Amino acid sequence: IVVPEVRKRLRQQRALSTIPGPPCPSFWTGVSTQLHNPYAVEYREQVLTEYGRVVKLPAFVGDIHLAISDSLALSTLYNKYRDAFDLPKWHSETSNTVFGPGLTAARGQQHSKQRKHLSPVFSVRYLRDMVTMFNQVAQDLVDTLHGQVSQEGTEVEMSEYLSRFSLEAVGRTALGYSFGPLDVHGTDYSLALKEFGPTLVKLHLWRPILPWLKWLFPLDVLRAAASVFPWKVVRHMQAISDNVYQTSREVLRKKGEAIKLGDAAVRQEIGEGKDLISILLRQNILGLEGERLSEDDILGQMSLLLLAATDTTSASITRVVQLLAENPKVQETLRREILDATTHVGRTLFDLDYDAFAKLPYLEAVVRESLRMYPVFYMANRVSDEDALLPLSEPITGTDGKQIQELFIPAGTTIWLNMLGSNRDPAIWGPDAHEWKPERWLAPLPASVADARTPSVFANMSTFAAGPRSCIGYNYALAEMRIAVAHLVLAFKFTPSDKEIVWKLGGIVSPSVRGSDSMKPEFPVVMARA
Ligand code: HEM
Repeated sequence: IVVPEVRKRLRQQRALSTIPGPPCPSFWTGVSTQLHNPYAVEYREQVLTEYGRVVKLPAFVGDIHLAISDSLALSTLYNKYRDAFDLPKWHSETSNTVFGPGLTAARGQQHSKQRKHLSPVFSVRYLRDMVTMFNQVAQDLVDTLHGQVSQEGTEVEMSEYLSRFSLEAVGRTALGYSFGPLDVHGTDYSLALKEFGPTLVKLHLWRPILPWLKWLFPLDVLRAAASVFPWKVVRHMQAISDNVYQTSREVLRKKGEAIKLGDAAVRQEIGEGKDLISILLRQNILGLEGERLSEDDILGQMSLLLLAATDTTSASITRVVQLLAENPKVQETLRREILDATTHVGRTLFDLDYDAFAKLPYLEAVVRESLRMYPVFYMANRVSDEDALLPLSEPITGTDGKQIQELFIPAGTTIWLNMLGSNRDPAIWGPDAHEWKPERWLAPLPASVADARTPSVFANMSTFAAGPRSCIGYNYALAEMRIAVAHLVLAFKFTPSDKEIVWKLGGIVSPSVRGSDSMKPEFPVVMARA
């Protein structure tokens, strides 16, 4: 069934062959090995920013992928072809097999239904109630680090602490669950979650066969086979999946009981009933029969939220700390702004609410500029099950010199949403688009930023994607980042360590020390008490 379809697609893709892109080193693998390996960050930065708004990326055996940052093409993809373009099936299948039916596993109508249920839970209205919890976890982080840091300066491996911070923050605010103190190794559950990203990377090349396996065998058989599979990585993934599932079930059971017992019991819980899952459960109880999420759906969301919320925010906070360490003047200006809003007026960070954090102009500028220059996802893939015609906001010149006004995308062609290209486009952000300059956010942005009409959920940037699968937790991520950075900068001075930090590609872009072959994040930095 498939072979004629693939043949048809490859034939139709010839119309895309003159689109500019990097040289193709091999007919068999295209640029796939260059683009998908832990050390591909530099290569990705080059290909996603240097070839224009549509980039041809040769893939396996003549297949063509396109990385697109053209705003009209993307808004057509998100709107007119809303139902056609989605995550590749193997992507959703992996999510479903490992963690159950969360948002990234759901497709079509089921995805829309889940988004409808979840979107209100992520509204700013509920986030306001979480600021105290974020403040508490950030203070725990500062207290934990204080014990390790001398007045003169000590090198600290920060990534471990920032991962634990993000996990604890999401544990308390999303699940109403604590993973325990930040200075200890963590529970089996937290360790299982942290192992997920690095383990998934090792399985990456095998993920596309999952839909076939699921078509051939029932899920129970596959899971049983995985637990005795002769490859340790598969057995490890199975164990992670079991661990996360069992713990999520236990947390959910306790929450359900507390809700049944009434308000007093809920207030005894860690999130005092203000965490995302408690809000979701209450909303579900009040919902109409037939529109409620099943227990499995909720369990799937819990695991997915933990995954989607921890590494992304801890890597983004790490990036801010690294940039502050490298830019002492920016760090000093930021510290002065936070002191002026707290210590200098007899207040502490616990006196600031959601809006007060968002309205510290320099803090906001630092956070926005770091997210613009260094999105944790450089690109995200979509595949359409029907042919599509995507018009371009400006024609591009093909390698044969001819102008291309629109793109015919044959069904089955992989499209990469090019977030990095859009965020660093000089025609949008100005000639200094490739520089990290928080000051750009303190003055009105160039008219070209609004004129570009970039599909975006936040600040005209593509970091949180756009369209039906945009990041549902972006306001949550921003609140957590602002609060964490404010606490850290108030308590510590950061300078770079003598170990060079390079960013590696796992599920997301994450920090590492040059020369290290570990896939776990590493971020040594010198810290002194401020
Ligand atoms: C700086 C931090 C974050 C960044 C840069 C980020 C970015 C993104 C991006 C680009 C996507 C789309 C991925 C794709 O289409 O393939 C996404 C999806 C998602 N994000 Fe985030 N994210 C962040 C933090 C969070 C947080 C804190 C949460 C939850 C509390 C969250 C929950 C989700 C979920 C559930 C999805 C899947 C949405 C769907 O499939 O409908 N993210 N995120």
